[in-house]
Amino acid sequence: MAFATSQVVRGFSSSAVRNVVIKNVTIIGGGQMGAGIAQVAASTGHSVTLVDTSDDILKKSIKTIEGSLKRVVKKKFADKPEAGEEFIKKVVQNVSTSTDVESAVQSSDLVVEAIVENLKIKQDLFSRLDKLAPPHTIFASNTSSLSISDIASSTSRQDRFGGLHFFNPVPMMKLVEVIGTPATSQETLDSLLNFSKVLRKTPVSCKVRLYVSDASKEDIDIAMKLGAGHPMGPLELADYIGLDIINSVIEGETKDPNNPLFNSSDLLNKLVAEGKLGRKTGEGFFKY
Ligand SMILES: CCCCCCCCCCCCC[C@H](O)CC(=O)SCCNC(=O)CCNC(=O)[C@H](O)C(C)(C)COP(=O)(O)OP(=O)(O)OC[C@H]1O[C@@H](n2cnc3c(N)ncnc32)[C@H](O)[C@@H]1OP(=O)(O)O
Ligand SMILES: NC(=O)c1ccc[n+]([C@@H]2O[C@H](COP(=O)([O-])OP(=O)(O)OC[C@H]3O[C@@H](n4cnc5c(N)ncnc54)[C@H](O)[C@@H]3O)[C@@H](O)[C@H]2O)c1
Repeated sequence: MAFATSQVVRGFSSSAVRNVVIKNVTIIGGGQMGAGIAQVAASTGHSVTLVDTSDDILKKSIKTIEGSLKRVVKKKFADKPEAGEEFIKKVVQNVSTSTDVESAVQSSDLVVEAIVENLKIKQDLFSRLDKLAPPHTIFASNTSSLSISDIASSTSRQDRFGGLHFFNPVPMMKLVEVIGTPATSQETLDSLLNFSKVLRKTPVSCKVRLYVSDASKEDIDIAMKLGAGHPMGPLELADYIGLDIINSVIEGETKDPNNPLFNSSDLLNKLVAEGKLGRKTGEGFFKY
């Protein structure tokens, strides 16, 4: 079966920005998230090297991947079990494992880190890899909570550093948050967004701090629908409830006046003043 492979090409996307498309992916940390990321990258034709600290852990990682793939093929190849077995074999063949992180990054186009949620350990790892990985290699962290800028600060490639925040369980969750810092180049962001799409995920791009002005209203709603399983995103829901009602709740009496949740919103006040109350007036955050 020919996978939809992505070749390492240096071409020009429509935005006339060089866009490195990724083929060789090194994933560091073969736990819950790293094994899932390895699975979806290998399932979409990438050559994956999965790194952890011991062979025993890596054997467990491969078993986790095989178990998950069995659940996937039970649906995807329901009436073609042999094709399902073949699919699993090909995907697992795309994953090699290693405990030698230094050799594992020698030919990487992308390194995704999914190790312990500890800033110093992540910084030390990336500082080591920065000296070993090829100049074009993009670094990304799957961190849940740490600042990408802080992690990237231990390297000399902050323009080629971003966040790729997958959601658990990776084979099932469509959302990937692609995070850029002020130093992340557009080429890197484009490459990470494209990589996420090749993985058949729905990427949303976020800045280092998520403000309404920096993340589109569509991306905020996609993130909450796909990342937290909400049936409606928060802005679509606000339109559904009515922005005048929402504003009354925020501006009204509260027992907790210092709670930032009740801070007045200039945008909300503006929309209400313009009579854009959401579904009931045909326009709010979105048009209906
Ligand atoms: C304790 C309070 C703390 C408060 C403070 C919090 C502070 C913030 C902490 C942040 C922590 C990190 C957050 C992280 O950075 C971001 C995240 O990842 S958040 C988590 C996002 N994920 C979710 O919200 C998951 C929600 N759950 C689901 O979507 C579903 O339950 C499920 C996991 C998809 C499972 O599906 P279900 O229908 O529920 O049940 P099943 O298990 O039977 O699965 C059905 C079916 O789906 C397929 N499938 C399920 N899992 C997998 C898998 N891993 N691989 C492949 N296929 C899978 C499969 O076909 C199943 O059918 P079956 O095989 O069982 O026949
Ligand atoms: N668990 C989640 O739901 C979730 C979701 C999104 C993002 N994340 C983030 O992903 C990262 C990993 O989380 P997880 O849940 O997969 O953790 P995990 O504990 O399941 O896996 C971490 C793996 O990293 C390995 N490891 C630790 N230090 C290492 C090193 N120096 N070199 C190589 N391997 C090393 C560990 O042996 C372990 O196998 C964290 O940053 C976490 O915040 C977690």
